[in-house]
Amino acid sequence: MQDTATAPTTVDPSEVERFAALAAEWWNPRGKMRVLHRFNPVRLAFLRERLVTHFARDPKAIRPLEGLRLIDIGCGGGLLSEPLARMGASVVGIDPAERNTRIAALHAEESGVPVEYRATTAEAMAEAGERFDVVLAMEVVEHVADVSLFIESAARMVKPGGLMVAATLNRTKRSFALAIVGAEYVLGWLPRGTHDWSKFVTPEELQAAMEAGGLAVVERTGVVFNPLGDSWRLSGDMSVNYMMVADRPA
Ligand SMILES: C[S@@+](CC[C@H](N)C(=O)[O-])C[C@H]1O[C@@H](n2cnc3c(N)ncnc32)[C@H](O)[C@@H]1O
Ligand SMILES: [Mg+2]
Repeated sequence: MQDTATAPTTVDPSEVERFAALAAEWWNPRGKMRVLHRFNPVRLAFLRERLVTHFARDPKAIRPLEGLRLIDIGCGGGLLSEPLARMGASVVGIDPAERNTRIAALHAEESGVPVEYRATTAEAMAEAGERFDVVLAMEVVEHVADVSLFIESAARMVKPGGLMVAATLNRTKRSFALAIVGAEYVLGWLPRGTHDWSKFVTPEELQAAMEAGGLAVVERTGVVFNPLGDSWRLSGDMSVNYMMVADRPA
């Protein structure tokens, strides 16, 4: 057994504290989490489409993800967990910030959507032998203390034949200009200090970590902001925001 005081962890306490302090803001579409709310249409459509295709589900079904066990790592207030549960998936949302999982659970209950929330980490879940058809790490990779351990733990939880999707920020000059200077200082979309550019992860690094975890990357796509329409869309440009899909061959 590992000594919990010295076991390696992906948790950066200052990051988790910062998100916990914002817990009341999760479901306010015009509040400090507004960027995540603006992301939601494009990433939910992407997830629905890729999951339906991968698991050969009926695209017209109301609950096409019925029977799939899904983990949303770093779920925050459950902005993704809830709609995915509505699509029929059996969702476990985890976050090391207990305030987040409490807010998330309250919101799910009020909405009448069954989601199981746990205040824990990917490494603890993986170590406990938890396995899922779908593993999500959306907008969390750039906040962890140890990317290799984080991705390795997430990958371990993917069942054979299962899928992992990650969304994060690339470490480029452009992401410094747009995601830090633009979003935090000029536009004020995000509270200052939300992101630490040095913790951003390049697609090559993310792909290598996924492959080290036994996964095969099947798709990479950029996500870009469209100022007309105040919305986001998929793009070949991965220089700032991007998503990566990988599977564990059956
Ligand atoms: C930007 S939010 C994203 C929330 C959600 N995934 C979404 O996209 O709506 C990042 C979340 O990751 C959580 N987090 C930070 N460090 C983590 C870690 N090491 N493992 C899992 N989650 C973590 C934070 O508490 C926060 O809720
Ligand atoms: Mg982020």
